[in-house]
Amino acid sequence: MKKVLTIAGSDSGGGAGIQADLKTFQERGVFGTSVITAITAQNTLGVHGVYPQELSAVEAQLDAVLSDIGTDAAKTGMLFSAELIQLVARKIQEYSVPSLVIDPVMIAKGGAPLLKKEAVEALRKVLLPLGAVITPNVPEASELLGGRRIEGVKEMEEAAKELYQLGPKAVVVKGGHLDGEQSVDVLFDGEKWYHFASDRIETRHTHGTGCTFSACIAAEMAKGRTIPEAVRTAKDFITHAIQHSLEIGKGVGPTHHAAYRLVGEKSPSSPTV
Ligand SMILES: Nc1ncnc2c1ncn2[C@@H]1O[C@H](COP(=O)(O)OP(=O)(O)O)[C@@H](O)[C@H]1O
Ligand SMILES: Cc1ncc(COP(=O)(O)OP(=O)(O)O)c(N)n1
Repeated sequence: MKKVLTIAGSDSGGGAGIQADLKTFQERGVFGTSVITAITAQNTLGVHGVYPQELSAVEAQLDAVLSDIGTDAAKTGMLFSAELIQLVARKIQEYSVPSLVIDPVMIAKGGAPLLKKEAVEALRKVLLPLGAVITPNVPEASELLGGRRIEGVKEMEEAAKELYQLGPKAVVVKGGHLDGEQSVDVLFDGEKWYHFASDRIETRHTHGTGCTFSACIAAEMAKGRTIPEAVRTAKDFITHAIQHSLEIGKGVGPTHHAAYRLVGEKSPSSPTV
């Protein structure tokens, strides 16, 4: 069985972070392992506390997983500080971790910061060059490019091309935060752009979309899929999960990680333009 590691924060509410990643790995038929960088006290109403883990605790988890079990792919999520980013980057190189998907998590949908402002530079310079794929949403892509305005697909394409210059093998700029009838994600692999589009789903229950999407890409890459194939599957997977999102709690509910399996691979189409 293929193995996939998530290096991310814990979401006590179960919709995002480590919990979303492990549920996604299970659904995609890979064996999930985890390194917890921070604990959040979080529910559907927001983030109520952030507790970054000691560097030594994160290093010990990385060594435990990678020296024994190994991994066929990995993803990073919430990394919180420059120190944690540097440590994770060092270990990824030390163990030659393959197929690294980097979700440059910065701010939760409710507005809580999940990455210190001063850590953005470390993310840009130290970690992003190690990525097989990076998956910023529009606000994250904008921040990584110094506050660039991104309001449509053309600007997403330009942003993806510029982020590619930072060193990853491919960039997906996700369109969930934009308006429009369709939610379009743009992939640039250094040669061409691919568009993955779905009808925009009218729901406020979208907690954990980005985590689930990037975890699915990592799982598919572990199984040997190409980057465009992996992104296409992730787009279908997250579309089903949002379509069947769960009204759990009093606020923004999570997506339904089992929806793709339960409903099947039919319905939402993701045309590649
Ligand atoms: N309302 C929606 N309808 C359909 N797809 C969506 C919707 N919101 C987000 N997505 C999709 O979910 C994935 C995650 O995107 P996004 O929400 O922008 O990421 P993040 O959670 O990092 O902010 C992307 O594939 C995006 O197109
Ligand atoms: C612990 C943790 N990690 C990441 C996030 C952000 O997840 P995301 O998929 O971007 O979903 P939203 O928070 O934006 O709904 C998180 N909230 N917690």
